[in-house]
Amino acid sequence: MTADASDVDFDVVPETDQSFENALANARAGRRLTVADGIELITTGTDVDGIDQRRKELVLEAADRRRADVVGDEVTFVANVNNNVTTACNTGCLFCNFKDTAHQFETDHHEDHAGFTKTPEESKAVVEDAVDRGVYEVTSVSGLHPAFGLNDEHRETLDPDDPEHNYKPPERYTTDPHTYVDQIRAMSDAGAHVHSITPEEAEHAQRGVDWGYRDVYAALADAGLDTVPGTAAEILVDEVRDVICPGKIDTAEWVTAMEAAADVGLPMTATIMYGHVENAAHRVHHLDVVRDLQDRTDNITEFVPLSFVHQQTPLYDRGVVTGGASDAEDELMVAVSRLYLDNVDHIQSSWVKFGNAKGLKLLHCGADDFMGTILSEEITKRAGGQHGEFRSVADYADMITAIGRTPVERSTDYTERRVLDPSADTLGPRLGPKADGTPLVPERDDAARELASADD
Ligand SMILES: C[S@@+](CC[C@H](N)C(=O)[O-])C[C@H]1O[C@@H](n2cnc3c(N)ncnc32)[C@H](O)[C@@H]1O
Ligand SMILES: Nc1c(NC[C@H](O)[C@H](O)[C@H](O)CO)[nH]c(=O)[nH]c1=O
Ligand SMILES: N[C@@H](Cc1ccc(O)cc1)C(=O)O
Ligand code: SF4
Repeated sequence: MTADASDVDFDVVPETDQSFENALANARAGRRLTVADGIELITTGTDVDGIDQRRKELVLEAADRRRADVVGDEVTFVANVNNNVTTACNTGCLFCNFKDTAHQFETDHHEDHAGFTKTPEESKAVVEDAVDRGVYEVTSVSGLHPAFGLNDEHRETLDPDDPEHNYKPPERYTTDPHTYVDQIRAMSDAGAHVHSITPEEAEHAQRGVDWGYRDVYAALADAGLDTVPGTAAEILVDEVRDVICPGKIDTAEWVTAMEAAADVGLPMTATIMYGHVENAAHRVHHLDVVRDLQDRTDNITEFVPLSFVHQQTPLYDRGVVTGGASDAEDELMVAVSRLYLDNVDHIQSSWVKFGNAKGLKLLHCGADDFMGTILSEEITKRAGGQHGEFRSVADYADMITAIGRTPVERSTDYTERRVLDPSADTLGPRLGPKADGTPLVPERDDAARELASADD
């Protein structure tokens, strides 16, 4: 939410010739929605000021029905671990408090800082430990460390004296992150499915050379990359990117990188990060870019609405925004994602962004996936998020059965699924290479079970 709407003067505005009633009729009938339909639904009508409660319920109901028609009653989650390699980043996105400016990581910088860089060996150890506990996947997203390159050849090619390349040799840093290929291989060798390399990271992995995204993703797939997180999407309308992330690739480049990942055969997710300076029309234009990309690739497994966490971000500190999305906006974002994206099967409710209560509510607004166990979290926490860093399989079983749905552990690409038996004595993951149903974090899971049975 902006401090003052007139602060940011956008060309794209939520005005349409469509009526709310016609848009709702199109949604209910399963007709492909237009941008105007989407704007009418997400605003609960451009003819009313603010959100109309009665109309909102009608949109949520239509989305919940669509969810039931497309995927039924199952609610999925993945047993995964987050392993972010480095927080060093000079891109300067104004919504992000994950990054630390890279000069702080240099050997001649002597003041303390809260950031970190892991070597491939350290990444491997984190993932090995998680795989031993039963995890299936590692999600790895990182700052654009200046010493990163795709591989050794890339690092040798990059010119440290050309400021355009944002490259400094590894000797300049206390810890060498090595290359993207080294990091991916290390995590893959640890036995996990590797979900990594956002379009922005792929751009960093080919800066200063003309290898193209296809070659970058092919080389990374060879090193063990399995699927691609479609983050760095933020809002896929350039006039918004110019305000919140002027250092990032533009919309067309993001789409090009995703198409290349699809070409190489890597399944991918897509995201939106909303609730800052953008308006409702931008959100729908973003959905339109994603639907169009999916028409061409058919490779997007899930769509993840990420609500902006504002508390400790430059956008909030500088008074550009006064807060994030309201509950009603979150509900409508999820519902209209379900209705608009008629070619994407799964919509995620992200507990790290919404918490348990709202996260569960969103499973009645069109969402059918409840994210993953993640075990650790830095991006949302550093921005001021307060919903923790871990959910156990027992937590999932309890929460999902409490709302009358069926808990299902899934693989990252949704091809493998296992329905949970919530009454089992112990509840742990079963899809990972070393998963045998033992709880992920024994003490915590046992405590959760005891609490649950005390309620019986
Ligand atoms: C922190 S970046 C890491 C990967 C890489 N540097 C990139 O930008 O693609 C991953 C994603 O986290 C999300 N993110 C960062 N800060 C956030 C915040 N304050 N609230 C919600 N999501 C945020 C953004 O969508 C961003 O694309
Ligand atoms: N794997 C998912 C995550 N992981 C956490 C992220 O890596 C990150 O810390 C945060 O979400 C940044 O915005 N988060 C999700 O919301 N959904 C996932 O599937
Ligand atoms: N798992 C989702 C969500 C995600 C969100 C934010 C991240 O930083 C990473 C991942 C994806 O693959 O895109
Ligand atoms: S969102 Fe990614 S690219 Fe932007 S500052 Fe944060 S870590 Fe860097």
